[in-house]
Amino acid sequence: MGRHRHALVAAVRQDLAEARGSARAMLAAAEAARAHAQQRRRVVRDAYALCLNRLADARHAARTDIRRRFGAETAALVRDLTSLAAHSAAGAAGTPWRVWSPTEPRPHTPPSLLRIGTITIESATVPALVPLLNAAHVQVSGDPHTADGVIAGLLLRAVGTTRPGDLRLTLHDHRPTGDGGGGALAAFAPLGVRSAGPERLTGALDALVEQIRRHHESPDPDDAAPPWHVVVLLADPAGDAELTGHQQTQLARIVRDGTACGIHLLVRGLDLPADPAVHRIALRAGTARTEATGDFPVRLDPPPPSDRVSDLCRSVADRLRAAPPPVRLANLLPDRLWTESAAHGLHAVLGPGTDGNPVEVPLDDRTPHALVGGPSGSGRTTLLHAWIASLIARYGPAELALYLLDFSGGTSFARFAPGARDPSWLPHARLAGVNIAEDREFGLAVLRRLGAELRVRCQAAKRLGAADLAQLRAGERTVPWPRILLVVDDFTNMLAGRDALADETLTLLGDLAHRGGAYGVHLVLSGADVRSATAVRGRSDLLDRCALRLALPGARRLLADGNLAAALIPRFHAVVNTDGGAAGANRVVRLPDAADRGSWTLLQRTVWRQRPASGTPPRLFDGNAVPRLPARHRPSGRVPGPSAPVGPSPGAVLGERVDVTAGPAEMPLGRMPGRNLAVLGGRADEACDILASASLSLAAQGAARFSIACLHPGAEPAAARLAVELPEAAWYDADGLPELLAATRFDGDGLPHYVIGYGLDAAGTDHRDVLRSLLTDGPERCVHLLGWWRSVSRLCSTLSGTDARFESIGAWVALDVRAAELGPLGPQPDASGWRPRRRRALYFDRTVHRMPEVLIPYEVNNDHT
Ligand SMILES: Nc1ncnc2c1ncn2[C@@H]1O[C@H](COP(=O)(O)OP(=O)(O)OP(=O)(O)O)[C@@H](O)[C@H]1O
Repeated sequence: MGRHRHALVAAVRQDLAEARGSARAMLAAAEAARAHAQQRRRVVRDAYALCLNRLADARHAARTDIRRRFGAETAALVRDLTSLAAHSAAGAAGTPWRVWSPTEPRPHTPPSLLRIGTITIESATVPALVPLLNAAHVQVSGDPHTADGVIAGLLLRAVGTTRPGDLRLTLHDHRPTGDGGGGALAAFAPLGVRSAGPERLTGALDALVEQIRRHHESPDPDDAAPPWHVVVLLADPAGDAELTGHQQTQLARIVRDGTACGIHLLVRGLDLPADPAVHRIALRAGTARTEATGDFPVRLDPPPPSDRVSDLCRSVADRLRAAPPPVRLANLLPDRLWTESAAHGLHAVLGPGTDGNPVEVPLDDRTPHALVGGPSGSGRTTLLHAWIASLIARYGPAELALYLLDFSGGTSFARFAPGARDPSWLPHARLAGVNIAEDREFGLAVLRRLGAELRVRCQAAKRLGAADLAQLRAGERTVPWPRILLVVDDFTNMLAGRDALADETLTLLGDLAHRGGAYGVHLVLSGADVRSATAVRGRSDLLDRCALRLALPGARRLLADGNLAAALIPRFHAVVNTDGGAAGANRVVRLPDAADRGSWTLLQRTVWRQRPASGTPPRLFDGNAVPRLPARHRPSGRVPGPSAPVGPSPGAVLGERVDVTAGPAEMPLGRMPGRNLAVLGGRADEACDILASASLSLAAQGAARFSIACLHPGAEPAAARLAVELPEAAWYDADGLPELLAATRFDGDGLPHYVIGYGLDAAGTDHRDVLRSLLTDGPERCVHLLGWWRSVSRLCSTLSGTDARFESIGAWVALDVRAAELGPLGPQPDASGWRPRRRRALYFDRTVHRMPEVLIPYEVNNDHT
């Protein structure tokens, strides 16, 4: 029992010892795990702390960089804004009031933006600017007292940056008891018209709408020019300024169209209709929001100091009173039109002199011709218009005939001919040439015409024993013999070049200058430098005969050496000298703005309404216009049958002649050797037009056969179109040429057969003899080849092998072919001054011409497809 108990105790002890052992082992393992976990926690914590530190560093660096970049960009932006503001609102438009004074506007500079206060960008201050003149209407809303200050500031800056008289001011206070803006705006009274009360607003708005209507009727080509009309409209901010429907309509019109006519509204207390031209300023507690400054609030400038306003307004009003009123064209014109006789000369008034008396410019036996000089922009066009205006008002169309050539690239003479917008024309004008700087041939044609007229007058004078125009008119009263005035602007361009054309032009001008004056042919030559060497080339006698000199400011070498008057006169003045420029004979004249479309149109319409029933509109030659093939040269109506009569010698119309009267250049196509035409050059559209106008005009003249041979794929559309428009045409390609030759062998019945060839240089060597055969033998059987070769050398290749070479080409038209290349074809055309250019061609027909002539290829179909 005892032993059993001991064994049991020992076993329990054993179990307990084992249990204790494993508990210890588990504890040790748990403690090891805990130590490991703690270790990991420490590592993670350290890593986290490190990460946080790094992130903080990175954030700090990024923030510093952003701040630095933001600072730099803001500074650059502020710098740009400041310099832009200084440029856009220079001088009185932008300086703060404490240093403010008026500034003279710079010529040809658009009006400035105007400062109303400042905006702050990152502690930098930039002027806040708003547009007005030439740009916007301004509506100010908010506290009326502050608004009047803003308006007064804008007005003072606008007046202070324009010339006296350039800005008209109207102030209308809509309130029944309006004080016209009271203190802030009252000081502007000397500069404008003031009105008050709702009942007067209708009249004021109607007057503005009428001003806009007149402007649209005769728009000023230079819309950006002064004068401006600023209209201040003040109403009660409470908004009880009820406008009538009519007033609202008129206001909307002014808002829409006013700025383009120089009319600008400055409004307080009224809501202007939505329009891109309206610029709104909203005031709130000393600051403002504007469309120009966006989210940046504007810190408004104080109202302008009242002494500055009154000083400036008084001085502008004084200057306006002291300055002579602007010269008006109407003041120069006689009360009654066409009362003068031109028997003894043409006398015009250009404007008032320095003494206020009219300055007369005579064209007569003593001063038969005139030179007008002045640099570009000095007012040559205006002076010529003033002169012409004065003449056409004094002398009727039977006394004066005008020929006007503008080689300057301008188009102002075009208004003398009827136009799409204005059907009136100048009854005195016989001819006007514009955009002719490249068309010296037209100038030459006019001189030839006047030379012929002068010969007729000289012969009549000889017959009658008349020594001058007065005696000629007295001796032969049945002929009107008007005085002829040839005006050439930029005449040096007409004489440009050293070639036969310039030589003949100079000779004819010299002849007109020499003998024209006595028999009523007068020259007015105008230019920037009338003595430029190439122009007169040793013919100083031409200029010497121009005893009347008109020098605009800055004119060079027009007056005698030592006569410096042209350098001293102000803008819009001219020196009139009737003694060849001698220093003692100067008179200074103030010129009206006669080229202004409004005043000119009024005068032109008046003389036009009084035109004689027999009068015809002047010929207008516009070098930029492309004439269309006239309808009479296209087949229309019934197509003549083969039995219809054939004209004795049909003529192919090739283009319009560059001549005094518009007319076609025609190539006669009779039954004679060589009656073929070669069109030469690479300009496919013009070559196709020439072939088309030739073919269509031939078809319009009578029965004929037509064959079209198209060897150039690029010309196929044009050739196909021609085939459709011709009464009947056979079509051949390159391979069909032998067949074409065979078909022409049956001709001989007298019916002409025209073979129209496109790109004939593409004919293969084995087909060239077909073309040669057609060219050589065709004309005598009434078969004529009208063909296009892309160059002279390619034509030579086609012809090589014939003995006659170019004998079979009786006429040619050259497009972009230089004169030197044409040597083998004609009589030294390089001497004629030919310069290849678009829509001009040189035409030579052996049976007609001594020298080639320039023509303008007609446009036959306007899309060249
Ligand atoms: N007497 C004047 N009064 C008011 N404005 C004038 C007067 N003369 C010229 N001007 C203005 O001056 C500008 C230039 O005038 P104009 O076109 O006559 O000069 P131009 O010498 O013919 O110039 P360009 O050779 O460049 O054509 C025009 O805008 C015109 O309206």
